[in-house]
Amino acid sequence: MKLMVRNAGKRFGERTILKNVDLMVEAHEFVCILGHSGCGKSTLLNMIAGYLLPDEGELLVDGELIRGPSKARGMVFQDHALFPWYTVLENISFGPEVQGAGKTEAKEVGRQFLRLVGLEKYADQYPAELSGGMRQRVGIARALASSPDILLMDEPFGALDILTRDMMRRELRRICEKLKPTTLFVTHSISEAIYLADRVVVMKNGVIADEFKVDIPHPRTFDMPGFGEAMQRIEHVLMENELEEAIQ
Ligand SMILES: Nc1ncnc2c1ncn2[C@@H]1O[C@H](COP(=O)(O)OP(=O)(O)OP(=O)(O)O)[C@@H](O)[C@H]1O
Repeated sequence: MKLMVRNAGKRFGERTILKNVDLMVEAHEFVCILGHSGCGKSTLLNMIAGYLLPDEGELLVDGELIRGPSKARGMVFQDHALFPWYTVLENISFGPEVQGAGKTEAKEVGRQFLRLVGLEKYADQYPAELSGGMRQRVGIARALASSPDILLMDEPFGALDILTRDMMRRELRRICEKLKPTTLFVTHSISEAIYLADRVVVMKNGVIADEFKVDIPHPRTFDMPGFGEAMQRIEHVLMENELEEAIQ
């Protein structure tokens, strides 16, 4: 799987939200899209998901134009968007079943991903009976169970308390070491981006301002060599010109 965004632009009415966005994501790569609120991160992710079409340029997966949503691109949202009337296992088995697996096979796939996120004991519970972190783990398992070519995550841990958020980052990395899914992860936390990503793409005002490869070995901790320096470099790009713009 290779994702290519070429010279993509998006407007809402008169407002240009994204311009000249070029981005390539290789198979098994984990890319974080980082930027301040309103810079266009979700708009870009929604175009890759196929929920929005670009006004300029094109988006391709393995050379095929993205024309709409597809099971090949699994999305995990901040509010996890689980079906409240389905059990945890039914939520996870839903994708494989819709894709044509028999009921028993879909349940088996569901159980396998439930084990992966450590929630096998909660198979028959309903989402409302779980904590926020557990619900988000179900959301991740559900997205992975449909075997997407690319996993799209839009601030998936944004609504969690800080301790749960730390735990979920570790959990996600553990899953990534095991399955190596190609992942695009949107965040406005610099440390989260450096903790998770192979590459951090920094967006500002609808354009890609810079990108950084992160070579720190996993499992990462914030005090590892290179972490602080990466924080400073990215912070610098994010803050550059902000002061001037604020004064004008
Ligand atoms: N459907 C829409 N119609 C009109 N304007 C929109 C629409 N969706 C987003 N916008 C505007 O586009 C801009 C970029 O929004 P987007 O959600 O992509 O930003 P973001 O970087 O993901 O922000 P956040 O981190 O706060 O989620 C914002 O100013 C937003 O108000």
